[in-house]
Amino acid sequence: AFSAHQNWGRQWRAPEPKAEYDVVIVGAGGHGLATAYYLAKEHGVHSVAVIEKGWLGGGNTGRNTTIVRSNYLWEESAGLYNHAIGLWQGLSQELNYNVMYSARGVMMLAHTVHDVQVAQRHIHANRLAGVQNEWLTPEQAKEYCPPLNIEKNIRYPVMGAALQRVGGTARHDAVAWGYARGADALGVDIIQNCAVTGIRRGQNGAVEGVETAKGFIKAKKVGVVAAGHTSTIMDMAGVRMPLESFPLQALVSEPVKPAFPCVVMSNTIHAYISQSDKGELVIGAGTDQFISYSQAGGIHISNHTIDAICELFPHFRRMRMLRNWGGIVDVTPDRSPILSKTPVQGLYVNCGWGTGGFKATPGSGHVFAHTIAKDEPHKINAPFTIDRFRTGRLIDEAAAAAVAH
Ligand SMILES: Cc1cc2nc3c(=O)[nH]c(=O)nc-3n(C[C@H](O)[C@H](O)[C@H](O)COP(=O)(O)OP(=O)(O)OC[C@H]3O[C@@H](n4cnc5c(N)ncnc54)[C@H](O)[C@@H]3O)c2cc1C
Ligand SMILES: CSCC(=O)[O-]
Repeated sequence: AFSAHQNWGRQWRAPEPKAEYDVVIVGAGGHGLATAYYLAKEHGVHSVAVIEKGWLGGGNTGRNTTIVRSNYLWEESAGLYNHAIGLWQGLSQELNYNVMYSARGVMMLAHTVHDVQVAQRHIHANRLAGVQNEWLTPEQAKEYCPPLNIEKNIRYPVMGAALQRVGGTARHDAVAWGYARGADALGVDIIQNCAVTGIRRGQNGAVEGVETAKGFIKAKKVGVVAAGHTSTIMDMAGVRMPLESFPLQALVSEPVKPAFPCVVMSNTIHAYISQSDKGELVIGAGTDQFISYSQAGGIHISNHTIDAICELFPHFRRMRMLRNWGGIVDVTPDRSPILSKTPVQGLYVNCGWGTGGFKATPGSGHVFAHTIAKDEPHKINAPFTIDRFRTGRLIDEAAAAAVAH
């Protein structure tokens, strides 16, 4: 079906790889496709190939729960995620493709005194960094999201919430397709069903190109944007990454009429929920607690999350779940991404987005394209180096990840 889609309406070409490109991007997820698009659009680098082992958008980009927000804790994060929010607001026009960005609001619940303190600290920090975020009482939270149960007799009563109104959702497939069509129109070759099997380095140690299922492709610059498989690919170049890969699951219900107005997340009880424009409840959880490259996880995670959803939203108790799946999320020790040059000349890496990189897609691609084109980081991604794990200059966002991982 997908190969038919490749040619239907000629959304993008299906070229065979050339022998050489200026830049090769490994991984046709949202971040890789956005990087290729901005390399061509903003930096005039048109000799670019995006090499994808499966189908474009088939990784975490096509498997996530589509939440977009920027209310992380540190100023470095504010710079990166706010840059993305700015690009989300004009992305459909930029790509001439409806990415269905919906600023419906993202509400993060507090259930304990500790949660209240952390949320309010966040809100004050966000205010200093120019990130929109506000505190709601339980009553104000219910007014914003009427299905929310704020009764005092539940196991984890709602003690308030942090609301980012500019946060919301976007259609994940459309983001991949929009960037793919735009990059293709600018001359980027997107080579699907072609796994990268090696990274070749020359006598001087610099990158020379990539080995693939369709042969060697020469390139002076290689950007690895392979999410959960990044560690295995960087190993091919002899670069050890501070990453662990875990399954992260999501599930959707049968579609119903509009019943849920925003996104609600609870880090404490490991559940979050929104409703897609097709009408399904889109529900997520924390990661499975074992390292794996599997795109599935344990049923206990989904059961635990459904328990939490049923307690917070009692009238969903009779909904039937339709699908449950997983992705492979690449997690760094401080839960912040790595968008960086590497010790290998000509090799760049964009990874470590963990459970929350979809929201950064346009901003990530934009600054990573700059990093590859100029061979130096944009000021926004300059702090997000591999080196920080050696120097200790961490950007610890574990509390802001909003998803237990
Ligand atoms: C269930 C789930 C829910 C999530 N929910 C959210 C959310 O609500 N909000 C949010 O912000 N983030 C969320 N995330 C995280 C988000 O999806 C990711 O951080 C983001 O999509 C990563 O984008 P990417 O382009 O880097 O990775 P991907 O889309 O995974 O792209 C990487 C690509 O590399 C390819 N690849 C791997 N190895 C090779 C190889 N050897 N050769 C060639 N290609 C290769 C893969 O096939 C894949 O297509 C969620 C993730 C999951 C799994
Ligand atoms: C699944 S992660 C969603 C988020 O962190 O906004």
